[in-house]
Amino acid sequence: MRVLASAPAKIILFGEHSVVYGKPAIAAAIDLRTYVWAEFNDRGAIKIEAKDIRVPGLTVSFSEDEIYFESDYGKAAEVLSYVRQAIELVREEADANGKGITVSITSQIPVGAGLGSSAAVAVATIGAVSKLLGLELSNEEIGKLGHKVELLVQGASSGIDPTVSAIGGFIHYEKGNFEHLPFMELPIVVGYTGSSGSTKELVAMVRRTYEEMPEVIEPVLIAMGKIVEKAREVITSDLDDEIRFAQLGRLMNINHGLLDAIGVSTKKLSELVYAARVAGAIGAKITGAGGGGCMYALAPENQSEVATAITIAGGTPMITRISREGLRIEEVLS
Ligand SMILES: Nc1ncnc2c1ncn2[C@@H]1O[C@H](COP(=O)(O)OP(=O)(O)O)[C@@H](O)[C@H]1O
Ligand SMILES: C[C@@](O)(CCOP(=O)(O)O)CC(=O)O
Ligand SMILES: [Mg+2]
Repeated sequence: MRVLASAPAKIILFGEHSVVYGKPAIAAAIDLRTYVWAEFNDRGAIKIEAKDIRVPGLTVSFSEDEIYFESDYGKAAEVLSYVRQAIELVREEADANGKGITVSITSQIPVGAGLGSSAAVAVATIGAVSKLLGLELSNEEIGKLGHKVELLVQGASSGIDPTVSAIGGFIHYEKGNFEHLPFMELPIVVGYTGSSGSTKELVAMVRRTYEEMPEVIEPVLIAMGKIVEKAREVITSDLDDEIRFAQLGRLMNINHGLLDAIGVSTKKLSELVYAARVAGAIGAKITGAGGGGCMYALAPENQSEVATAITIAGGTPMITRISREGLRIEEVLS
């Protein structure tokens, strides 16, 4: 038996980082996906084929007619730890410890770019392996297991990414609980800096600053939570789109300033944010953990001008759509 599952990337519209401290956040699944095939092997081992992940620490030596590869096994194993933990967790859940499972991954999601590649790979792996082992899990339950995987690998995780990747759509999330917001097409442009940031390291960096000066950082996190509540009010209001977008844009700009204040922006991210605003975006901010990765801009009237401005500033624009669907079982072959 072989099973193919897929799970989407996401953008966090408001509230990254503060969501780790129990504040609310708003996120949407987007139409980039990670695909995972799962099947049994008879070696009793976990085998992972990750086709589009770069392994750090690879050395290649060329001599007359031979090529030698050496890799840093520790780092390679670490890079694959979301997938490994996902498989181990499902095997345990299904009472199938020691069962040989091979997974093969292909992904459309840039890694370490703030678009939730870690959650998508964990959720798609849990989806494929649980189906293979005959476990009946709802997408919501799979989101919760995905949260466990992120906690095990990163040490800290709010759970918003695996939740939205598993259930899809547009959500408001707070302390493990989510609520779907009314579906709306968002006229946004995502701008990718081309560099990556590690969520584990960025979350730990914010934690260190918080512990050093809680009296300074706590009010910033509270303000981020207030931005989310205001944004939810605006999104669910019956104001005209023009007023709604203008208010959301202002809230995005404030949220970006606060993310910059806690140290998760980079020169390149802020350059893309300002380039988008100068080109007419009504709001622009980092999305995800930062430290590289992506920003997004709200541009109801001039998406293509904003995309061009992002390119001129050295970024890669992506025009994405919200994905209503979360985790999907694509194929089951006997
Ligand atoms: N296609 C993939 N195959 C295997 N592991 C992946 C894949 N995509 C992402 N990952 C894992 O997720 C990590 C990146 O997660 P993270 O730092 O949270 O950034 P983000 O979730 O924003 O992309 C990678 O270092 C790797 O461990
Ligand atoms: C920074 C954070 O709020 C979002 C991280 O998202 P990503 O891994 O950068 O896609 C962490 C979390 O919510 O667990
Ligand atoms: Mg992640």
